[in-house]
Amino acid sequence: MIKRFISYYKPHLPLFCLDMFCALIAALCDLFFPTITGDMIDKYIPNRQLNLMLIWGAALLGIFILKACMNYIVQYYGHCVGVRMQAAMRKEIFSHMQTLPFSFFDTHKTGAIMSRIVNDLMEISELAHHGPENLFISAIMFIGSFCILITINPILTVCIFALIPILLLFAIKMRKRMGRAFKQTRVEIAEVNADLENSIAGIRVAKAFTNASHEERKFSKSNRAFLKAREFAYRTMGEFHSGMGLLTDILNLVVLVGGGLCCFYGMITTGEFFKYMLYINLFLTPIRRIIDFIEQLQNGMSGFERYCEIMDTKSETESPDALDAAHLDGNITFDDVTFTYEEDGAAVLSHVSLSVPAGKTVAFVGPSGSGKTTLCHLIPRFYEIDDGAITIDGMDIRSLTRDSLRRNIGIVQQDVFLFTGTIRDNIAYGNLDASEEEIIHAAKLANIHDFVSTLPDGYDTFIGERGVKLSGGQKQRLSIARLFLKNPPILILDEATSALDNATEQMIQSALDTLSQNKTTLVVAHRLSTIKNADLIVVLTSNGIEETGTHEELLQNHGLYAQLYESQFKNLS
Ligand SMILES: Nc1ncnc2c1ncn2[C@@H]1O[C@H](COP(=O)(O)OP(=O)(O)OP(=O)(O)O)[C@@H](O)[C@H]1O
Repeated sequence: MIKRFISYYKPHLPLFCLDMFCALIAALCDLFFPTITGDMIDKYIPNRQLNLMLIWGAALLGIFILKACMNYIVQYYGHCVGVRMQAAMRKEIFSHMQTLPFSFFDTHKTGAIMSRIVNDLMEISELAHHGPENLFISAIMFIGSFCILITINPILTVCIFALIPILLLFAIKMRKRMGRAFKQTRVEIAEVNADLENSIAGIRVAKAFTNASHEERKFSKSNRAFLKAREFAYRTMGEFHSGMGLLTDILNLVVLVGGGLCCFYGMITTGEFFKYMLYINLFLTPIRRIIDFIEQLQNGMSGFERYCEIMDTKSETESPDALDAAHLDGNITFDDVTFTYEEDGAAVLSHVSLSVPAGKTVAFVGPSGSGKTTLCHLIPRFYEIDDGAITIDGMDIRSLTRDSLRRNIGIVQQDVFLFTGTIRDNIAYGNLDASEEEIIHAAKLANIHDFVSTLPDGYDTFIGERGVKLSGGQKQRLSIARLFLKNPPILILDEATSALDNATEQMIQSALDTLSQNKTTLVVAHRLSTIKNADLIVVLTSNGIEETGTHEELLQNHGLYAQLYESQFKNLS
C-alpha cells in the first residue's frame, strides 16, 4: 500500500525535492541556536567579548531569516504537492468511475462514494504533504541533535537514548488501535453522507408524506454512529498523546536532574548544561513530529485504502479486438439469452430468443417485474448476459466497443434524468457539437420549442437540479429533443408516456413517432393502447416469452395479451 502511495509522488518529484531540501535547511538552521547560546554563557559573557556577541547575534538573525524563507517554501510548495496529488487522484477516481459497470452503482450508495472522493482524498493530501516532511525533518533533527548531545556528555546521552525504545513500543501499540478507530470513522462518515444525499434527494417525498421526523430519526442514527466512532477515535488519540506526553516529560526530567548533577559535579559547564537542555528540546521535537506523522498516517492510509478499493474495482472490460461499429442498421437478435442480476440469484431472463428486424417497432408487454426493462438494458450492454448471445446486424454485441454500440442506441425513460443547467445544455447533451440551429430544430421536432419560446430566458432558462423547475411532460420532451440530436438507429422507449395526461401524451407520442421513423424501436409499455400499431408485440412473463404477434393476432389468440387488453379496456369504459 505504501509503495503504491509513493508512486503518486512521481509527477511532482521536482517540487517534492524542493520541499524536502528546504525542510532540510530549515531543520539545520534550528541546530545553531543552542550552540551559540552555550558559547555566549561560557565564553563571550565571562570574557566580555562584545564583538563576538554582536557577530553571532547578527549571524543568528541571518539564520532565522533563511529559516523563515525555507519555511515559507515548505508551507506553500509542500501543500501544493499535496493538493496536486489530491487533484490527480480525484481525476483518476472520477475517470475510473465512468468505466465501472452498472452493478457497482446498484450496490454502492452515492453519498458514500462522494465521501471517498471528497473526505478521504483530503486526508490523503494532508499525509502526502506533511508525512514525508515530518519524517525527514525528524530524522535530521534526531541525528543532528544526537551527534551534538553525545559530544557534550556521552553517558547522559546514552542513558536518554536507552529510553527511546519504550517510547517507540508504546507508539507502535497505540498506532494499531488508532488505525482501526480512524478507519471506522471513515466508514461511518460515508454512511452519514449517504443518508444526507438520500434525504436531500427525497426531501419532496418526505414532505409529502409528512415524514420529516422519521427522516430525522434515520439521520440521527447514522449521525450517532459517526459520533460514537469519532469519540472512540479521539479516546485512542487522547491516550496516545497523553501517554507520549508523559514519556517525553519523564525524558525531560531525566535530563534536568542528570544534567544538573553533571553540572554540580563539574563534569559539564553551566553553558553546556543550557546547551544540553536546548538540544534535548530539539531532540524531543522530532518525537512530537513523529506523533503527528503517525496520526496523519492513520487518517491518510485508511483514506488511501478506501480509495484503492474503488480503483481496484474492475472496469467494464473490452475485448482487445472489439470493433468500432460506426453505423448499425438495427437487426437485433436474442439467441437463447439467460441473465441474472446477482451471482446465485434467480434468473430474470431465461433462454429468451427473439428477432427484431431493422426499422421495425417491437413492443414488450407483460406483468410488472417480468423483465421488460432488463431485456432492453441488455442491448446497450448495461449488464452482461450469463448465457446465449445478443447480436445486432449479425455481430455479437460483445465483439463491439461499448462506446460505438451505445452511440447507436437512444433511450427514453419514464423517469427522465436531466442535468442541472440550462435547457440548451440539456438538449445539447445529445450531441455536444450541435449548433444553435440544430438545437432549436431538435426542440421543434420534440414539440418543446413553443414552450421554450414563452420563457423569458428561452434556451438559457435554468431548469434547477435534475430539472425540478419543469413539468414531467416538459422534462420528457427535453429528453426526446436530445435524442433527436443524437439520432441513433436503435431506440428504446421505456414507458415513455405512461405517467402523462392525454394531451401531453399525444404531444409526446407524435414526437416519438417522428423520432422512431426508419429506426428499430423497442417499446416497453403498460398502456396497450399506445402500442396497437407495433409491428410485433412480445408478451413477457416471469416464465419467458409467453406469446408474440401483432395486436390483431394476439387478440385472436385469446391468450394473456387479450386478457390484459380486455381488462384495460374495461377499466377505461
Ligand atoms: N439493478 C437491479 N439489481 C437487481 N435486481 C433487479 C435490478 N433491476 C431490476 N431487478 C429485478 O429484475 C426483475 C425484472 O425487473 P424489470 O425492471 O426488468 O421488470 P419490468 O418488467 O420492466 O417491470 P415494470 O413493468 O414494473 O417496469 C425484477 O424482479 C426486479 O426486482
